[in-house]
Amino acid sequence: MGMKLLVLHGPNLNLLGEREGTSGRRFEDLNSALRARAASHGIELKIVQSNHEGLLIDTLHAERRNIAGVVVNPAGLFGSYPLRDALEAVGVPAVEVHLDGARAKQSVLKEVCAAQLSGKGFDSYLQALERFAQGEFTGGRESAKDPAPGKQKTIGRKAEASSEEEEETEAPAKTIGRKTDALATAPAKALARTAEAGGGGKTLGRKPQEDKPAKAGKGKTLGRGSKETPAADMLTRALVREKIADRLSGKLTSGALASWARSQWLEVQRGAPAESGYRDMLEDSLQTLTLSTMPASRLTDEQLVDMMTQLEE
Ligand SMILES: O=C1C[C@@](O)(C(=O)O)C[C@@H](O)[C@@H]1O
Repeated sequence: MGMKLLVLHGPNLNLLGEREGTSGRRFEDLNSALRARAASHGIELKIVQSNHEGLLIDTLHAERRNIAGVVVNPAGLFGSYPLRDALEAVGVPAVEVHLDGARAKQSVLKEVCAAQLSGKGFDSYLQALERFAQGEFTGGRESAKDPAPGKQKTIGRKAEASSEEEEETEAPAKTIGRKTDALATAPAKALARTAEAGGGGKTLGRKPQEDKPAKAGKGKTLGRGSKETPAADMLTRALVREKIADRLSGKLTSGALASWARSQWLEVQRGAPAESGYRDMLEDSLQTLTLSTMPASRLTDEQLVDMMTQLEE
């Protein structure tokens, strides 16, 4: 199996079909359709339905290291800030889906999701799976749909769409106030950092520190011959700069960059070697890049350039 995705169904979706009358397709039909579509792409699915906000959040926390993405229908929890914050904190690309379009526009989750699909019935979910399968959010496969650098887009958006019309919303491209502190860690990121670090209470803006011992025999090729690369399998500022440059030149999609950053960040958490004295700075920039597919944390080209500059100092 290839990537693993988490499907979260919110409250009352377990009664799908029953509440619509006997003619409606049921919850099990939805899950069967999802499993079939996922299997056709070699995607592994974990499907969880709950009527409890906390359980959905706990599931996200528990699965965050095992999954490449989330498909979430919050249902009546469309106004849940705890769920929104959890999606942001775990830093895994998420797509919000709704069967109908009734509440999609009011959802607070869409700010932290890479896209929102609504009003398409089961197809809202299935199209989310397709887009994950194409690597649009994870960089698993390069996607032609990714916007050119600096051209974040709104696709197929029907501002006047009724609840019955199909609506596909690329999450709005917001520029956030991060221009001068591209490496600063937002509270949600700090939460993610603390959770990942086992609550170690690391602080930001710390002094350069010595690296953890390198793991032998990992067989990973990180360095690419840069003058500043001390060892071939070490995470360096030069390598991160190189990846950002690839993104700016269009060689890498934003999803691919975020996905790369996430995998590197996890490696570093597990003790992979990082350039001496710059581990914290590298962790911060990887976290920022990981979250950069989310609208609320999206980085402009200018912010990416700022980050490259900071990684040079
Ligand atoms: O339970 C649901 C399902 C829903 O999220 C949907 O998928 O269309 C829409 C919500 O308004 C409603 O509460």
